[in-house]
Amino acid sequence: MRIRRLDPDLPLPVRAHPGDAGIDLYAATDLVLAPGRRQLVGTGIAIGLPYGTVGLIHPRSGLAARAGLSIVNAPGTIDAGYRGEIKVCLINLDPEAPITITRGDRIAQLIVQRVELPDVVEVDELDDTERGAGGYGSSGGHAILTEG
Ligand SMILES: O=c1ccn([C@H]2C[C@H](O)[C@@H](COP(=O)(O)OP(=O)(O)OP(=O)(O)O)O2)c(=O)[nH]1
Ligand SMILES: [Mg+2]
Repeated sequence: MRIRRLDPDLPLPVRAHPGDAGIDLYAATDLVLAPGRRQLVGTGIAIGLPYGTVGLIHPRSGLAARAGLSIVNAPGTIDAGYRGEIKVCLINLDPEAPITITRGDRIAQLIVQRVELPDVVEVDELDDTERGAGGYGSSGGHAILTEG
């Protein structure tokens, strides 16, 4: 996978350990996210993914658990043909505390996966299956909602 640094003063994103699925991405700017607020943040990189793969931008679990930092459209989709800067739509899900992000912080992770690219073919009927049209909890086993 090819990576171009649009912001050469940031380190090259790498896997923290060999075998890690995610490549950590850096914030290119400082920002403060008030509770419930979101902001698009640059990562200072552009990538060239192989055709037949997709880049997925996932939150980092440590920041999620410690601060409530997440990504609005998690996982973000990076199309193989996209050559612009990868940006991350961060959101502060903590109800009370602001989150301060400093340029150079690792804010998200990029995971590259193979993806099927089937042609879209319109049909009048679909084949029968055991599930049929049952969904949205039709198989049971879901939690019971309680008031308050
Ligand atoms: O978290 C993300 C998600 C997307 N992108 C870039 C790469 C992706 O290839 C492009 C388009 O993303 P998507 O298809 O999810 O957005 P859209 O709203 O459908 O835009 P478009 O009309 O450009 O496809 O935006 C990012 O940089 N970060
Ligand atoms: Mg799109």
